[in-house]
Amino acid sequence: MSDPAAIIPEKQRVIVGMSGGVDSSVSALLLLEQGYQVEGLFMKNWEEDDGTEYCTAKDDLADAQAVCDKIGIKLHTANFAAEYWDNVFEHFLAEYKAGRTPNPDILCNREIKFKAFLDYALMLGADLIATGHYVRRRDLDGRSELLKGLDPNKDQSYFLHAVGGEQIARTLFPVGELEKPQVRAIAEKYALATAKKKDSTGICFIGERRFSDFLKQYLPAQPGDIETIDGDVIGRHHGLMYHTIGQRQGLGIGGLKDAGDDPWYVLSKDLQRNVLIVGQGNDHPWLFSRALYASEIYWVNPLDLSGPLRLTAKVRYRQGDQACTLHHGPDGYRVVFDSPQRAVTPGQSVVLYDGEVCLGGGVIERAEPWFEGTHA
Ligand SMILES: Nc1ncnc2c1ncn2[C@@H]1O[C@H](COP(=O)(O)OP(=O)(O)OP(=O)(O)O)[C@@H](O)[C@H]1O
Repeated sequence: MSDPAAIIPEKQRVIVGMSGGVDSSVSALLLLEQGYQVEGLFMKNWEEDDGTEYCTAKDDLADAQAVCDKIGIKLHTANFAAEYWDNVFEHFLAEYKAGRTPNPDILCNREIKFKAFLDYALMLGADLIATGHYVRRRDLDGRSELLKGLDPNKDQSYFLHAVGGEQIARTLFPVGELEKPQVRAIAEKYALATAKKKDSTGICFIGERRFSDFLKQYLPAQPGDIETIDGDVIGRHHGLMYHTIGQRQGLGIGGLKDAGDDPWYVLSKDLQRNVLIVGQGNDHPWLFSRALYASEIYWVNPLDLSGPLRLTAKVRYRQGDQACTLHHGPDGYRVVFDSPQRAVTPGQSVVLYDGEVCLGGGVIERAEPWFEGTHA
């Protein structure tokens, strides 16, 4: 008599987001090897093809198609340009306009890859979706956790922190268990068209273009003064949106009398007066914060916030884990760091971790200076 448990369950149908890059190509291949019924989906999320080298959508689609043909899976295409514009790009522009420095890739993951794409894939009859992100999923006590990717150089959990556990539960991340060189080796072994393709950089779907020129098309530049912390006007800026706290290049300051040779850095932005405040030295005390306030926090799974939590945080992608305490009170979320943090930037995201588990995160509203004397 056959053991019912040994009957092979009906193959689960997975739709992989095929970007025309090596990570999603290898993801599709691995899922086929694991016995899933696999199909691909290429999304176009940016309408304008300005014929420049920045618009790679046509080439990317051709690469995705070549890989799907090679491994014998069907490729669907979808256009989410309207959703991208309404739910990602407009917010991104509004943040820039307000003088902040947003991260559109986080919103793109939440609104496009794990919403529009996921809904579309389910409508096509998929049981699950998959992406080539370097993160892992762990199912525990009836919920799905988001874990850092095993390759510490590639971990992308920072960008996925605003995706909910319910969406994570419906997603497979085949390359999250691997290191990038292993992924390339698999692509080469199977002679995939994308094996040697460069990793994508630049903003998701908008590509790698000269950012200030790109922004200029959408937002009028508002020139203003550059001041020192003592209020001396020492130059002009072309628009606060082109500058990021902690940034050195492009200030056009130099040769000032009695100023010495130390390079100048952006210390803060006075949005009300449209003034850029600068100071000399990479370690200028104004650049350091002991704590920050965050808004719009998204938790991957609900968290018990009744007391302070000892966690780690990153205030930018590629930053090491910083020990901190999370407090939740009437003023919102406050993250207090054990050691001073450089260039904590409003508009960027703070992402919180408990070991390898990415808990979620939010947008940095403001930073508390380190030098205020409130610390020990
Ligand atoms: N145009 C697209 N269509 C479908 N899925 C996409 C598209 N762009 C990105 N994705 C999905 O999101 C994942 C992460 O995208 P990201 O832009 O970070 O690329 P990446 O890490 O360089 O991966 P890849 O090598 O697959 O391009 C991709 O692996 C893919 O699954």
